[in-house]
Amino acid sequence: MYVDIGNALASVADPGVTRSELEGIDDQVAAAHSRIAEGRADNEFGYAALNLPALVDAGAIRRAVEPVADAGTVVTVGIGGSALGARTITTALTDDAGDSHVVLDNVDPDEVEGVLADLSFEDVAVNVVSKSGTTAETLANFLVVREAMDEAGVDWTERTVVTTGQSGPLADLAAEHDLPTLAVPTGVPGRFSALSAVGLVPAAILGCDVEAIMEGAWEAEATLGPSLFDCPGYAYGAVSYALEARGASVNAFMPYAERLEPFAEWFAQLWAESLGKDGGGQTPARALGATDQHSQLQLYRAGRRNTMVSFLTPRERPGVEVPEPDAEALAYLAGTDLGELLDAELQATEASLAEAGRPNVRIEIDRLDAHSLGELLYGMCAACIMAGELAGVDTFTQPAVEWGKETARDLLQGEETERTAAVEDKTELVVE
Ligand SMILES: O=P(O)(O)OC[C@H]1O[C@H](O)[C@H](O)[C@@H](O)[C@@H]1O
Repeated sequence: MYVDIGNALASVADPGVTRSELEGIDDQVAAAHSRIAEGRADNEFGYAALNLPALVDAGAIRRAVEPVADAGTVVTVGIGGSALGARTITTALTDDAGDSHVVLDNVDPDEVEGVLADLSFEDVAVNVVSKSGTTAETLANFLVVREAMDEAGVDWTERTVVTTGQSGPLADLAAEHDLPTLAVPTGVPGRFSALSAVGLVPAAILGCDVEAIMEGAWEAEATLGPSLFDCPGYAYGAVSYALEARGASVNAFMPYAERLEPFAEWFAQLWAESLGKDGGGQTPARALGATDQHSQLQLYRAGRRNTMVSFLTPRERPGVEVPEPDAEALAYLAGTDLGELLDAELQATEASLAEAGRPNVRIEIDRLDAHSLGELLYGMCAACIMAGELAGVDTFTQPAVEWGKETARDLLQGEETERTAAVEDKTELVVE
């Protein structure tokens, strides 16, 4: 993993960070790293996420899913951190993730009905994931999927694996039906748990090299140290913190690889739910290169000076030759390939933002493979924890999401509470 922060310097961008400011921030990074190291040593809640390479036994995950390893399709039933990591990993590492890994992480009846109609349940492994074991969307979807399996005459207990915390309704169900059950690692918030059974089970069932993913995570773990100049993850976290402090309240995350698009969604939860505290935090905007050069780039280059763009790209990518163009006007395409074109577009977009004085950072991985993905996932978790330390926020909780969840439950139960009263008292101004 490589992080180029050159275009975040004040000599290039506004907002930007001067080299002397960066040196000062590096002193803060050293202190934050000590705090992180202490938290890891005590396996403290949240900091334990950076111990996953030592805690996770990839072989044990592979053995646990053996009963359903013959499945051609995995259906993951989860939401938030219990689904985004798994989708990120299989999309990055398998050619047909759209078909072989279906993720039900919403309760849109239209979507769920359509997904279930296309499934042959005898060839499916249902992967139910919930750290708390109580999340309404996940349990509702599981009950719908289980009924569909019953109606298809498939024994759901033969095709279902569960990943959950030590107690709760899902743990009870798994124990009652003796389902293969994997543990959500203690002390690791869902959004930080991709490098555990929470994110690795579908990849293991589909034959991805989960051991290589963890080797990559180990490699990133080895870079953690007292200086941002020696740790790509810390460099990204520290520069993002510094740019936000100078006005970059939006972080447009722009992978230049279709198979990394879900990574931007995973990053959005990690960044928003960890750092959106005490009136601060960057808004993660999901973008995709080269596609969003033809849409959002206008705003990033000529809109408010409130955005940093984070590019993510593999250094190596396959090439698809562009056939000889017919029109003279397209002569520049002669002899090129699509990979070259995509790389050129990234370089041009990066330079376009720099030329307009708009801060941007480039994250690179060697190639889109298991080792690099493990490095990237670990590195970005370290980046987020560093940014949270520097910002002085409680990186690992998410109290602001609870009010809405409880209100939805009150409404469904027909209870009258202060929260449901707030729903009733909505100020309306309907335009038809
Ligand atoms: O894994 P679960 O307990 O089902 O939680 C799933 C998700 O919902 C919660 O509300 C949190 O916002 C997320 O951080 C979490 O990943």
